[in-house]
Amino acid sequence: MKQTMTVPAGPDGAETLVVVAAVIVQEGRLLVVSKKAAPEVFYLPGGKPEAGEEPLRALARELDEELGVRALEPRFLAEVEAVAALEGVPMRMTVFEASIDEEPKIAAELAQMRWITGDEADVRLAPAVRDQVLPLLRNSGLIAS
Ligand SMILES: Nc1nc2c([nH]c(=O)n2[C@H]2C[C@H](O)[C@@H](COP(=O)(O)OP(=O)(O)OP(=O)(O)O)O2)c(=O)[nH]1
Repeated sequence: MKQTMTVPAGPDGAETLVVVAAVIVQEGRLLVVSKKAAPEVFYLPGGKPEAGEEPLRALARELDEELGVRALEPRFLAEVEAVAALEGVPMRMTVFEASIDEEPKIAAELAQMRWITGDEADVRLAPAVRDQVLPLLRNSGLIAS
């Protein structure tokens, strides 16, 4: 089984999932994806670093695997804590802002890709994106509020 990173269990015994993800905005819209495992739940492209893998290295691997793109000049944006959308356990997600120079194309493990403003009625977002990432992007003017 692939080894990923978690941080030690807290008092409630739940391990925290470690995730890295990318905010990619073009023309005021945020790129979000969904996986075949849960095609109706959208979140930032990214995933779990493998054991010992640096965050930016993991981000590059995930963006290549999921979308066939390279992140240009990734910059740390935020660290957010929320309940992981798929596993339902505590999650700590390091978010980098980046641009891409190619057209993203979804790979086999993904179900859908959308460029969103966050106002779409038909897009169900992961809690971390809905409650933390989108408000941050709106506050900083990256996405219109
Ligand atoms: N990539 C990403 N994952 C998120 C976000 N919000 C959120 O709750 N998650 C959750 C969804 C999953 O529970 C977990 C990431 O799992 P994943 O399935 O995308 O990771 P992975 O690509 O490494 O996949 P695998 O090794 O489990 O196959 O974090 C987000 O914005 N981006």
